[in-house]
Amino acid sequence: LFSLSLSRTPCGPPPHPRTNSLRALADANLTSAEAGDPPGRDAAAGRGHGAPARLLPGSRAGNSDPPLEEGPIGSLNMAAKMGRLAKSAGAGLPKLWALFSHPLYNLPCPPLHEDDWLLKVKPKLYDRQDPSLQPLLEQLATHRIVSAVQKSGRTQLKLVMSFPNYGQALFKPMKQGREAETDFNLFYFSDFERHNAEIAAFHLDRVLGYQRIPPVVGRLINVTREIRDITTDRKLARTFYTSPGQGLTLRPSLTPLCFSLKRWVTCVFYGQCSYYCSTEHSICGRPFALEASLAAMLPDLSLAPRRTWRSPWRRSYSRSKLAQWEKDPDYCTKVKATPPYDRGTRLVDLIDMAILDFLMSNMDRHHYETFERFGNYTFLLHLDNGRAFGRHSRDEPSILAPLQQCCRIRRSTLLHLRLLTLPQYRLSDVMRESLSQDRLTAVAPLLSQACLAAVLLTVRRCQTQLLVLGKPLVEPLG
Ligand SMILES: Nc1ncnc2c1ncn2[C@@H]1O[C@H](COP(=O)(O)OP(=O)(O)OP(=O)(O)O)[C@@H](O)[C@H]1O
Ligand SMILES: [Mn+2]
Repeated sequence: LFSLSLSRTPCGPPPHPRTNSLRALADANLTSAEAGDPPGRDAAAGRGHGAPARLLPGSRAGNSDPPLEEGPIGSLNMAAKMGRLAKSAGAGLPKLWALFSHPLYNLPCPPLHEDDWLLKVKPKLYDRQDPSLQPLLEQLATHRIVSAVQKSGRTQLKLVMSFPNYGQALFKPMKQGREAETDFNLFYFSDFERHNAEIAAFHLDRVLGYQRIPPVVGRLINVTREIRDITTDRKLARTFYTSPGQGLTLRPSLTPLCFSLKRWVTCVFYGQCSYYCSTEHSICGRPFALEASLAAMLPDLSLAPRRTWRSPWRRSYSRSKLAQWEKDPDYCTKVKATPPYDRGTRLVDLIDMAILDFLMSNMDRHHYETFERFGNYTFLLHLDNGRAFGRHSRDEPSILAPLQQCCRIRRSTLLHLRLLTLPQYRLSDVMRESLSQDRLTAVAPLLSQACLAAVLLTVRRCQTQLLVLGKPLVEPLG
């Protein structure tokens, strides 16, 4: 999906539609999973920037899938539809729209010459103003799923879902109620992942002006029809079973998902992976509908190889040992002297990521990835945000360790953060508006203002510290 969008400047004018793979995707004649759904949502972020406010007609043709079940989830869907209708009539999202229209979010870039293409620095995965972004999100949420197979590796169950136009998405299922807060005594790597965290992280990353998380949408999946009946993955197929009906085999936090289903046949599955794929971690329809996050797939590794980097501020993942950064107050000096952190923007990129993680309480950022072809002067991909947004009643200041220890921040990030504390662009309001664009609108984790204030407080402390030392705090604008 991103192969072409990757190779062009993030701040230049959108290329001609013919050269744009996202637009090509939107133009494809596809089938929709939900008939009668109103045409596309309001492209709040894109309105006035040339993005279409509704889906191209071709993407709505046909309806081969039965509608999803009625009931609480059905009404949730309906509420989401009504919300979208209201927005397409011009209402809603005033703060998000104001934020994305602000000059700080629309900084001009120096013109690129033809021969600069290979040498330029890539600061973002996608362009927020790309007119194809909204149709892409719409299609991730509605395209007919023609295949669902497991994505092997790592600890959590993930499926790769394919669409009729060969587009693909990475599926992560709902595993616990959205309101469930991670137990403070739970070790951070035993935390369960959350589908809503994947969705909200995409929105937060965009609100911060980073655009380094692949687009993610929420979607109700019919576990039987859209996974079990179509999968060609025999290992996955073997893990489906019918629940006794009361979720007796499930963890207590999952029980509500199945609890009201005494008279229904419930289809559950647990897949195969290294840690969380067993009957104790079953995933369960309600009775067939399952909430999930669908992330746009990055180009295949054979086309766009990526490099995985261990974060210098990675947690120890041991119950008894502290990580080096927790013991050494001068840790950043060492990191700053170590390639690739010793030049370019890599360190401030990492600090950008720490700020994102702090705001969403993500302690699980052990690695990050980059696209190999862009070398060391490129953006960091913020993949795997499933353990974010698990705690809303307490902040975790240690996530900001890179900012605290290095006292550096990218100028544009600082300016964006300042903007997001003003009442007219308040982060929590903007996030609420942004999330309201998603079909699973009830996905609305509250980001407290206190959380953002803590970031600015750290920045201010650094400022004082550095004034004493006579050093500049911020990196050049970028
Ligand atoms: N949108 C995407 N497109 C393509 N590949 C992706 C995408 N998101 C993640 N991946 C790849 O899939 C792999 C697994 O994803 P992810 O890290 O989310 O899984 P996980 O099981 O939660 O991992 P962990 O066990 O580390 O928590 C990652 O290494 C990443 O390279
Ligand atoms: Mn993970």
